[in-house]
Amino acid sequence: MAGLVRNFFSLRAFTEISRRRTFLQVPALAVKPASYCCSEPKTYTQILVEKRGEKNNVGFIQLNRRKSLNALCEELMLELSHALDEYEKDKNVGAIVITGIGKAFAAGADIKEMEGLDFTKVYGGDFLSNWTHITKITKPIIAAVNGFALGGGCELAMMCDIIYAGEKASFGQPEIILGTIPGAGGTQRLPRVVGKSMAMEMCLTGDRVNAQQALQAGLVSKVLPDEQLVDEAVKTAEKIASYSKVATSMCKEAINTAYETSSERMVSTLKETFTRNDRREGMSAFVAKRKPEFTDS
Ligand SMILES: CCCCCCC/C=C/C(=O)SCCNC(=O)CCNC(=O)[C@H](O)C(C)(C)COP(=O)(O)OP(=O)(O)OC[C@H]1O[C@@H](n2cnc3c(N)ncnc32)[C@H](O)[C@@H]1OP(=O)(O)O
Repeated sequence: MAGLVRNFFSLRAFTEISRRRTFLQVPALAVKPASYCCSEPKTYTQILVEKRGEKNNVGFIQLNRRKSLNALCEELMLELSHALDEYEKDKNVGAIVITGIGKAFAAGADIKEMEGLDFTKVYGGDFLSNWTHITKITKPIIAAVNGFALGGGCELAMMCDIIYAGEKASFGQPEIILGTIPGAGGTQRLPRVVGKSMAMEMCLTGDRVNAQQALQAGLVSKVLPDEQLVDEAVKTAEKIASYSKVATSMCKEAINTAYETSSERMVSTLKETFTRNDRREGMSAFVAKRKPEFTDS
């Protein structure tokens, strides 16, 4: 019986991985048909990309918008999706590391880009359509969180498979301060990892937790001295890359199957916040560097 269950599970996992591979081979459907095709060579302006490790088998991506603390603008997310697809296709790459430049991993979705949006634009259009692309990647991904991982930045880290934190890292879901809510896993992945009370506290207060607190809560698996963070992440990625890629993908898939559920409802709730005055006020106040005056509307 145990064997039967195992075989059924392996078949299911294999079928799912094959399905995903097929999906990724059709890039025009995968993300944004109009502006993105992963088979086209691309010059990146928002990220730095190079292969690392003794055998060049680690795909390395550094978010590279230093001045805006690697705020996740649409172009950056598009480039990230493209680079991930390139590594997914690269037969030599067995694992991927994502980190940020400067003092942030990513300070969240780009508030300046979102400020002028309204409900019609976020509901009907392809608002944030690239955000979950990372979850379609079958190769293991390590987030090396070097500084602020806030809002969408924290969610991006949680979409990776392993999180290492530098000593200066901090994690938070400050969307509530902007009059909106976490929309890419902060209300799902976060409570699953850190438990309801801590997730509620982080999401309802917008307060940040430091690297040690994140370690204690199980959000990250290691805290490393800042200068060793990336090298250690690459070393772990090299180890993973030395194993069977089919096995590591299946292992990732198996854990994620137990871990994930649909995020559709949560995304639509996030979009609903764009019908509200307080979402606009929160974002405008941030851009204008003033305190928001919420009207509960
Ligand atoms: C289908 C999936 C749906 C996905 C939905 C995803 C929804 C995600 C929503 C979000 O992520 S909302 C954003 C959440 N993040 C924040 O609210 C953090 C905002 N930033 C800060 O609070 C502070 O910048 C800081 C991180 C605490 C650092 O403070 P510090 O004083 O050290 O630096 P600053 O002078 O504030 O920032 C420097 C520079 O960077 C700009 N910036 C920072 N964060 C963002 C951002 N998220 N978006 C755009 N720009 C950002 C900041 O404005 C400064 O630039 P200048 O104004 O000086 O040009």
